[in-house]
Amino acid sequence: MASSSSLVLRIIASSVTAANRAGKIIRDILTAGDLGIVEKGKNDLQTEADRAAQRCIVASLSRQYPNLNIIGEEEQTSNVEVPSDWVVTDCEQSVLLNECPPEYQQIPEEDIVVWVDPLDGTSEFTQGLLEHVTVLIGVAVKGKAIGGVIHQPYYNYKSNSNSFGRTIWGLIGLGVEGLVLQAAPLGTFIVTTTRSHSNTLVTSALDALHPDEVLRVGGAGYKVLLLIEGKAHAYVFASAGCKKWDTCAPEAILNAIGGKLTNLSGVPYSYDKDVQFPNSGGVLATAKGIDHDDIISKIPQNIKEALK
Ligand SMILES: Nc1ncnc2c1ncn2[C@@H]1O[C@H](COP(=O)(O)O)[C@@H](O)[C@H]1OP(=O)(O)O
Ligand SMILES: [Mg+2]
Ligand SMILES: [Mg+2]
Ligand SMILES: [Mg+2]
Repeated sequence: MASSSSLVLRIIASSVTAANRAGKIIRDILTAGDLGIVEKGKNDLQTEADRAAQRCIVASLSRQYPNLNIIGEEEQTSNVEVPSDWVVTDCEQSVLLNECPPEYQQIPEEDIVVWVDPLDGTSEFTQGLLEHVTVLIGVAVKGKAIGGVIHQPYYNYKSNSNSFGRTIWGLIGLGVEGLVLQAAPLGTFIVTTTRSHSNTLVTSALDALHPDEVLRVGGAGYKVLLLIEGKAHAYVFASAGCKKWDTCAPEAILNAIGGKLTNLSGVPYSYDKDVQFPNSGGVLATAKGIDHDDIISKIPQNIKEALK
């Protein structure tokens, strides 16, 4: 089989196209002005943009890969018709120009699970903090996050240029495309964490690490981008609030450039189709070159216990 036609690479290529389409749907809904906000739970909102973006992504991927396991954040009623112009079935050709790493060349469809967060950073989206919003599509093989797409529909939107938004994709063994990798500054320790889901446990984990600076921003996707672009050294979230669709794509992309994401005890998450959705052990993600285990050792035991 030619490497360019490996299923994993084609799914990533299709996910880039679908994420871009979803980003356009998100922008159009915000421009139209009716967000249709629903409260799913405490401090947990859903908008028409979340719902529409998910329908676009799931319909687009399942049209191309009818037997693929796709798990999305939002509940979806299958009998509602998806507008035909939301269904995109072409692959991003620049992805297919790459050689698929040998270990992923022969993966059958049933071993793959795709985790979809159609809009990460919903709280920030409703408050106009648009740079924090991402569309996340993660690809897991046998429970491991191996590839993914982070699309940022409002990247650079404050600049006067007409071309804003960007799409980052990556695959372990191949690397990451769509941004410039940068190391965070030496001699200081910058941590990024939640701005909308904080509590005493979240704060005490941060306190224990004595960071020089804390960047409180929205979304798991956006925080991992801060790590990759050298704005922060670690992402620390001592809460069970993140779910598998929040971390699958960011973890894979971070991993592809030598970073790491685990729970706060250092245990990796499984992305099998049968797993529990919550990342109940919290999230620690570290940039390339940062001593992940050293940070784990500084998280107090009572916080680790509370998150088990
Ligand atoms: N308590 C929570 N309830 C629901 N979603 C949460 C919670 N905590 C985190 N999340 C999800 O994880 C993302 C990262 O968390 P935070 O922004 O607080 O750092 C959030 O944007 C949200 O994803 P989403 O916006 O897709 O619902
Ligand atoms: Mg949500
Ligand atoms: Mg999310
Ligand atoms: Mg979401």
